[in-house]
Amino acid sequence: MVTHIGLVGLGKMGNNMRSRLRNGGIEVTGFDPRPEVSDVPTLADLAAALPQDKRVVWVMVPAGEPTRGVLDQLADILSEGDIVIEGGNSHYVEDQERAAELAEKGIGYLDVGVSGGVWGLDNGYGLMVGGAAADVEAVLPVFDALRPEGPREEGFVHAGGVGAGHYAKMVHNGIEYGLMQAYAEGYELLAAKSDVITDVHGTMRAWSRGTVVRSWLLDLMVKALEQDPKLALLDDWVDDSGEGRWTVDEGIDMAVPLPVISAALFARFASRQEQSPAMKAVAALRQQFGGHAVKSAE
Ligand SMILES: O=C(O)[C@H](O)[C@@H](O)[C@H](O)[C@H](O)COP(=O)(O)O
Repeated sequence: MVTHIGLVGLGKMGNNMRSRLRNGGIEVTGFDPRPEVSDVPTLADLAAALPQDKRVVWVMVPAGEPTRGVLDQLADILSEGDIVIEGGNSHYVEDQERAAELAEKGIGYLDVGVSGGVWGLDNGYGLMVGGAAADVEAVLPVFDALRPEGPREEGFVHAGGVGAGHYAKMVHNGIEYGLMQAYAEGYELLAAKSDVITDVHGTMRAWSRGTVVRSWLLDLMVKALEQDPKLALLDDWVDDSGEGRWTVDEGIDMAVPLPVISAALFARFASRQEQSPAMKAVAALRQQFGGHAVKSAE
């Protein structure tokens, strides 16, 4: 059983994970390019510091190029019997390709969807794992230290072979988009009906217990309204980091209808437009065919 791992990437997520792992009795050697947070100066030093019979390295760097770069280096440094854990939000197909490459050298690969954000340090992280059963088994103490307290199956799943962890996380994030959008639309309608609803924050807070729509995301919505009751301090611009797009892509690929998740994704795109060319076109067409009134650009 593995009780000492390497952790690459000590940013917002990795740093907190290192603390939670240590609090849970797992020895962690962390590496980050920023010397002030790193335990060792290089990735090679990290590999040298681990128990040599089975080196396990958890990668927690941003998805895409940064992750690819670290995995390239680990492919050179690690050897047969070692295990790489990809804990970022990678695309599941990349996991499958990478695992096949590493398998040629006898290096195991687990892809892990990690949910919980900055709250994970205290609450534990929801974990969705893909990979070979023997590799998952070997790393169980590490997963147990990271996941929330309580029954393992309520905060952890070995969802399938390589790719399953990040596929599960992708769908989880698609759901996240849809749920957030639903709370947000409900909030807007409550706030718009100010002649009837005089306490928007209180209304949403009252949904926190007992109601059908109570949830952690609702609790966070209530918290945000507590801090800024009219959300006046925020711009209406919402970013996305790819998981929603991948979920919609999968829906198209599999012919699975995802109307809510797609709408939530497109709402984010709309949030970034100062002016909507499409809505200008609709206004122009109404004017063309019906002589309907339009507003001039300012
Ligand atoms: O489960 C989680 O902890 C979150 O989903 C986490 O993974 C991250 O905050 C999202 O990736 C943000 O995704 P977007 O930038 O696409 O909204």
